[in-house]
Amino acid sequence: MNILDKIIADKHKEVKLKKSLIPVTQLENSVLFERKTNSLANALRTSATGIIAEHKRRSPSKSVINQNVSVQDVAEGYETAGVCGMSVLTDGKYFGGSLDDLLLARSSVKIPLLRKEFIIDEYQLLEAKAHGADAILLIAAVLTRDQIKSLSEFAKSLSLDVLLEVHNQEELQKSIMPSLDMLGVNNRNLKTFEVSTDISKSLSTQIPDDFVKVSESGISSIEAIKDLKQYDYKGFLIGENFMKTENPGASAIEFIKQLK
Ligand SMILES: O=P(O)(O)OC[C@@H](O)[C@@H](O)c1c[nH]c2ccccc12
Repeated sequence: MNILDKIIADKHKEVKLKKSLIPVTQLENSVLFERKTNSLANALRTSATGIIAEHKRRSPSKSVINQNVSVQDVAEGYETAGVCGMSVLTDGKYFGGSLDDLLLARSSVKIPLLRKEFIIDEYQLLEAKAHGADAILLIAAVLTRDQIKSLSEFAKSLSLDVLLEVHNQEELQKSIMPSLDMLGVNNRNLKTFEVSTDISKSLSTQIPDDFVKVSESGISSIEAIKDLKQYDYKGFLIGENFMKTENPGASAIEFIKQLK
């Protein structure tokens, strides 16, 4: 079994357990459920930088990245840097994140927040909304076309933007539908962890113009972004490059200064 299959098998168990402990009505009655969301896709369309900066403590490919910073400080630093949005990993077992991280980020900043999670069930979209997310991620590699359709339509009914992540042509082809806002190309193969921005470049022409194009993972230089902009990418999801430093917010400030 590859790592992605393992993560998804665990996620099914986790969601089942959470559903039995926290009823949907509790999520729907939370204060944040009524909050007006802030579109990440719109922010990217008009942004000069397009940076989506991520909070990530650890990952299956790198183990520990940074366990010493607070999510509030990171969020505030990213916002000060002028990022377009922030991605918050909420998976606990493999990435050391939590829904509390999302809540704490929400309490600290106004910028659009993406819940970075392995979504397999509508329940997780209600959780995302109840913890202050503006956008959610769907991963084509682990979902059928029907699942992508029903989950994305449900997200839209909650006013959440949808970022659909693909890694190859087949995943892209099966996924294109009007209920998606952004199409993300993950430069990292989630099954083998190999990283190359060439994947973003080769898939770019096959993404219809009505979707905001996002290049994800393995981005660590200004040159890489300038290069990807030639391929019509408007969003750049960056995690490790900021998180591996002592002060991720300060690193983002420095990076964006150079980009402008
Ligand atoms: O840390 P990086 O290489 O800059 O990558 C960030 C982000 O793209 C990556 O964390 C990611 C992309 N898709 C995911 C799906 C699940 C978990 C994590 C991810």
